[in-house]
Amino acid sequence: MQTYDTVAAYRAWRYSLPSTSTVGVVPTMGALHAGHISLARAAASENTHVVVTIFLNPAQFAPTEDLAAYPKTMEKDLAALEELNASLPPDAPGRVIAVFAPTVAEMYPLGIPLQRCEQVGTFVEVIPLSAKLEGGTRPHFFRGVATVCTKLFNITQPKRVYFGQKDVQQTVILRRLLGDLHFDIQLRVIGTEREKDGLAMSSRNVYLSGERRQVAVVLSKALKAAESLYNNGESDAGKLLDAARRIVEKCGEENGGMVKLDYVSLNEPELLEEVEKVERGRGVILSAAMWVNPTREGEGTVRLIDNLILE
Ligand SMILES: Nc1ncnc2c1ncn2[C@@H]1O[C@H](COP(=O)(O)OP(=O)(O)OP(=O)(O)O)[C@@H](O)[C@H]1O
Ligand SMILES: CC(C)(CO)[C@@H](O)C(=O)[O-]
Ligand code: BAL
Repeated sequence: MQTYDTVAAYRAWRYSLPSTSTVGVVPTMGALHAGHISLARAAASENTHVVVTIFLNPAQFAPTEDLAAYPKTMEKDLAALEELNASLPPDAPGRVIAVFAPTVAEMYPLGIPLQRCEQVGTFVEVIPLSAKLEGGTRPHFFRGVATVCTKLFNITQPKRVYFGQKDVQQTVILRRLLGDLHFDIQLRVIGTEREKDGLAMSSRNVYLSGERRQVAVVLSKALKAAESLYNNGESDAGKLLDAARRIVEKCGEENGGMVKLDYVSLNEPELLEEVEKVERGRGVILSAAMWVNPTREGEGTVRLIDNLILE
């Protein structure tokens, strides 16, 4: 497994591959966990070469967000990918052969100030999807994601790219981007890996310990409760959302405001229009975001997201 930190070095390798090669790319921001590894495993099952990108992308962070604190664990990340390779069956079509981990200067030659009004250069925006749900609270976010993914796709030249359902809006936006910009790339969405109690794995979970880690599970519990109402015949969106909302609110009241719901929403999967009634057989996204507030000095607010598909 070779690590490349410049576009030129990566390209020299990429263009040396036989034309029959298929490259599967797994974009990440590092601090790898079992969710990321499941994406790389899926990529190894259907490509001759798997490339993992590790790049903490400043453009998707607002100045008030946690860019500086975001966990950086490069050595452990590389070891986890080597461990994955060692665990793959001998007849697996591919394995992780390259890691592309560029510097910020390499990806943004003109620099990338976090204040959007100071940014200079080329940016990619998928409207109006990028303003919905996560985009309501993080207006800068999907412009940063769409821009960096366009750069990464262009550099890495994949046949297939792998993203997690945990960030479901990201997958909807990137599907649109690939189609609209005529990228000849297939998008694969891989199911959410969870901790034993149901909490969706996320690099940001390392910020949570003790009571905060215990209450964080309420987000997945609330979604599960709405899902089970739906499975028992309820299809009115208002009632399903109320059920989920009440569970998080009650948890907040019982724990001194430790958790606060941002949104819970039911949306169709193409344009993310809100639905009033869940039509069976269509597939509707039930998604939510919640803040876990600090309980002592030195802790920051942690924002968690999760979703389920109501089939
Ligand atoms: N629990 C998970 N299961 C499967 N895929 C996941 C999971 N968590 C993240 N991913 C996917 O891994 C890719 C890289 O995500 P990223 O590096 O931002 O990690 P993350 O855990 O989502 O971090 P963050 O805490 O910043 O949200 C994305 O496609 C994301 O959807
Ligand atoms: C796709 C991504 C790697 C772009 O920085 C990031 O948004 C993520 O990890 O989900
Ligand atoms: N996986 C989401 C990356 C972010 O929250 O910035």
